Amino acid sequence: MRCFNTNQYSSITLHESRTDIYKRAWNFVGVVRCWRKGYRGMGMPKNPPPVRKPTSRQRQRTSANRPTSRQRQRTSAKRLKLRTTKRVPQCQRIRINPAGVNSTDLHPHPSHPRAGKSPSASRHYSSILPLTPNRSTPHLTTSASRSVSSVLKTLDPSDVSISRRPASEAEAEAACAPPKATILVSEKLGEVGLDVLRKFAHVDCSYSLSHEDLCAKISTCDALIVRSGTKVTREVFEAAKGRLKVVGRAGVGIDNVDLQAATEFGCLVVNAPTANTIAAAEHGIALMSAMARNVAQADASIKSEYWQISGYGMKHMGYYQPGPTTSKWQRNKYVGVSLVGKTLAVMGFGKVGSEVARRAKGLGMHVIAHDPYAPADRAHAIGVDLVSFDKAIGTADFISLHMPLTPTTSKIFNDDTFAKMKKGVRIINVARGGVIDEDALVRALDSGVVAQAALDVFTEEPPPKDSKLIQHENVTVTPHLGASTKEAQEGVAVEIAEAVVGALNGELAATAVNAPMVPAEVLSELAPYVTLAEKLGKLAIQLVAGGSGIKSVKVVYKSARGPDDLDTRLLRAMITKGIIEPISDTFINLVNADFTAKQKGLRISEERVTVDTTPDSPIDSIEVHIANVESKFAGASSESGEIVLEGKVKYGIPHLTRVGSFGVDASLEGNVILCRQIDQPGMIGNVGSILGEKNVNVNFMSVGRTGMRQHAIMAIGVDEEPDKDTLKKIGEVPAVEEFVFLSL
Ligand SMILES: NC(=O)c1ccc[n+]([C@@H]2O[C@H](COP(=O)([O-])OP(=O)(O)OC[C@H]3O[C@@H](n4cnc5c(N)ncnc54)[C@H](O)[C@@H]3O)[C@@H](O)[C@H]2O)c1
Ligand SMILES: O=C(O)[C@H](O)COP(=O)(O)O
Repeated sequence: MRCFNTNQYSSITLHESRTDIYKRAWNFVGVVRCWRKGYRGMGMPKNPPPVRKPTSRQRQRTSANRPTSRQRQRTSAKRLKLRTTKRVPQCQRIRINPAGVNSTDLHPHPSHPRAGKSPSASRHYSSILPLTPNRSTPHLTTSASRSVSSVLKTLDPSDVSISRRPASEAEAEAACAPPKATILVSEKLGEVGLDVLRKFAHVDCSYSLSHEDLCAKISTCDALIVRSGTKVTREVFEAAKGRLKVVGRAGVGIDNVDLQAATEFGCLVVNAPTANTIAAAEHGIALMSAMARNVAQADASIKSEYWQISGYGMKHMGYYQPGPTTSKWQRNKYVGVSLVGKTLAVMGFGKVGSEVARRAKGLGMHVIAHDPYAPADRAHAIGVDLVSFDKAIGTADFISLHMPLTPTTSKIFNDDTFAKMKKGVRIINVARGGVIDEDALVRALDSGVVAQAALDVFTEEPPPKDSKLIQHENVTVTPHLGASTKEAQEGVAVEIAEAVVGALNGELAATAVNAPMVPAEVLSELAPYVTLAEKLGKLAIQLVAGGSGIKSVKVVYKSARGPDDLDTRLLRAMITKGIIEPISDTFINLVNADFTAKQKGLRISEERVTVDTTPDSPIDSIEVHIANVESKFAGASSESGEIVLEGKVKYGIPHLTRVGSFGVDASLEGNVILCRQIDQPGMIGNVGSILGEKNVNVNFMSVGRTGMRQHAIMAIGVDEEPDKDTLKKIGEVPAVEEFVFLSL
């Protein structure tokens, strides 16, 4: 009748995530100069070189050479053909190995429920199970991954259309393979990361999509990877029509992603928070040094003179008018200030802030920091004092910004705060433009309160052409280059690719932004309880008459462990899922469970009871109590009138162990029939034979009673759903007082 599969819940394997930190190459001056060309800033050539207009003949020739739209089409078709031809060997490889992974990856583990199933069975299961894990990415290998896949949104085969029947064995194998996800990459991502993605999914790199194009495309994508340039708004989530499962931010700042909307739509957001830390810190130091020594301004000044000269003097044309080459050799104008001995205030002592602090200490600066959430001992460890906001900005010679853009930090540097700064302060911003009121900064620069600013980030990117801030001669700018080193971009690409692939496989990402991060070992341990929690929720809601009107649910966890040793967020999410999903069309996962419950006016409270059992297993039992509702099965109501169900995990299998006041023991592997009856001989045989006659397989049966020959509840686990007639016959057994069929 039953089989215990103790192997099913084996431990998880995680590859170590790649968080190697790279040193960065610095090409600062060239960038500053290049970007400044677009703005009429200080140091730009006043007399740009004359541009000779083409003659009408030349114009004719040029337009004659221009290909017609027909020609352009033909050329791109040709290019496409060329590309296709070049790819032939790759296509062949893909046919043999359709998932783009080792062929062994196509075969599920023998303990996997999909093992040995037909393609259709495989398709059926894959909506709740993860795709076959890809070996090149970190993954939870067994049940932990499987359980979590039902907590997160994973690939649904209905998202993938199968267009033709397999003709050969290879094609049949291809048809058995898990469906491939589609991942849209909307901004430049490092090749190494793309390689990781391509092994797992169809990757669509569309780097110049308008917002409208993005909205039009997104409903065909399972994941979206962005950097800071793509605005992932509510409109995008709406346009995704439920298909988008993960948004990966290839970087730290997630202020361009509408997290509230993502959460409401059950879409996981992950970021790559570590790989660009050093690059950003180095850029902060680069900007500070360059600003202090007027590197960018001096460079632009000298070059402007040379550009002017080259405009007049074209040596190759035979004439050259040498200009006053030394007039912009302005050694007195660009005298800078020293860093050594100066006070630097690091605003936001997180990953980047602390690396900036460490480097500034090395330059001989006195470093203070302000961060309401940073632990003082971490600051002390690198010789930094944590101080109040006012003290930091009031005493610093240099202020470097490293806090995220949030409603609290938006325009935190404004007229009022600039007024509190030391006159002649210098500001560096490699965090987010929005933390500064840019108009106020221009005023502070004009008045001399702020001597100089070095900015990598802006409220609007790119800033408007007439931006006074960009044009200000005391401002040094770069076009959001903090994370732009080869090394950081490689690291970020791998970090985000692994997180996105992992999430699509149903794993809980360590860098989840809008979902609780549950460590892998906790997850592995909780896996069978996750299943139990969802099943208890599902059973409980079916016992509520009319299936609605629930206002509150109490969950009681009995455990030998202390409250700090038991993370119940996953379990709560799964109970919520079990309760809400059967009565609404809302898809619930770990991301949106709490939000959806709140939105539906459902209060889920939790209680922990310490029991004297072995702390080896995290939980002894889970109880679900639903008060103030009518039960369609009176036997499920406790003396206090609440519907009460209790479950336990036995040998890795979830069991129903209490219904109302009756102790039972039914494995929750199939559906359940509950019968309340007068305790008397022959009941099990009676009901069993009714089910047997209709070929309904019983996988478990247990009876709990209040006392001998009194009332009893029979819990029967059945593999199939009995038809109406069969259920009616059970109800007609004379000693049966009531019964209910509960599907799982
Ligand atoms: N220019 C770039 O290319 C670039 C590159 C990397 C990071 N960044 C940006 O730099 C910022 C910091 O990145 P990180 O990786 O260090 O993040 P982080 O989360 O490690 O650090 C941010 C710190 O700011 C603190 N903070 C929050 N609110 C604050 C407030 N009101 N006042 C002071 N501190 C506050 C937090 O406690 C945290 O310690 C982010 O905005 C990120 O987007 C920019
Ligand atoms: O928040 C970040 O990680 C940085 O601002 C980098 O942004 P980018 O990926 O657009 O360079």
